Amino acid sequence: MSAPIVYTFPNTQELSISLADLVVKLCKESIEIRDRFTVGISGGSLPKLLAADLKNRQGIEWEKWEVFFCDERLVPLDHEDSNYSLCKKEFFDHVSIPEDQIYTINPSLLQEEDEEEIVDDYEKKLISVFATVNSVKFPVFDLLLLGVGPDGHTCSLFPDHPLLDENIGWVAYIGDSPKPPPRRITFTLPVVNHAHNIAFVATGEGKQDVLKEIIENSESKLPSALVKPVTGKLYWFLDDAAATKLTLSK
Ligand SMILES: O=C(O)[C@H](O)[C@@H](O)[C@H](O)[C@H](O)COP(=O)(O)O
Repeated sequence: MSAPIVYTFPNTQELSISLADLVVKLCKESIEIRDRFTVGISGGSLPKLLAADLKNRQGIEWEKWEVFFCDERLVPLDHEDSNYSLCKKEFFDHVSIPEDQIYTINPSLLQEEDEEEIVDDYEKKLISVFATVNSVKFPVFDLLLLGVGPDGHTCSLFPDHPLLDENIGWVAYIGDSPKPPPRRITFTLPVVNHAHNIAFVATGEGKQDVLKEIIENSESKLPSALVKPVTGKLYWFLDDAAATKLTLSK
């Protein structure tokens, strides 16, 4: 993998502008090459930071976007814990991505409490977008947008969890997430690492120590440190408060 590209900004407004610049650039490039833009999105503060400037940009071919969730909580789509619901409020409601190109978990499967069916259903949605022409080992997203927890988790991949060793499946169920709610699905690490571009977004002083470990300790086994794109590019979008302890930023 090439060296990560670390950007730091004095405030979240400037971070959002620069993040929007990157998304616009990658969107244009991907549409030129593949006639679509495949994006994986996360929850937390990311949807708001992503949308802040991007939603006002002109000329984006939203109809070419195909959007998946890097992880999702197993709750109804209108539940306050749903990543879809959060992304809808912060982002989708303000842009014109076709609804059938935003791939959610199947809410009708939630009642049966059959996690494997929910995982299978989401993998089939990935297959429908990524494996229509040739069979592929892993989907290759144009861009994955990831957050980092103060414990170093990303997606719903948590420190020391056996799911970190999953190297075949595309989507996995986790029933014991240390961060509530406990029942979720998540992209696996190989799916993350096959993306063309990965952008982590992390802000606030609560991330200082974990970012130092993830970005500067090459031996770190924290989930976010295991994000090492096979051939793609890795970007970090940080505010100064989060980046204070990095030697890179001095
Ligand atoms: O599923 C979750 O529990 C959250 O979505 C979580 O994974 C979040 O993305 C990170 O904790 C970063 O969150 P912040 O960017 O809000 O700190």
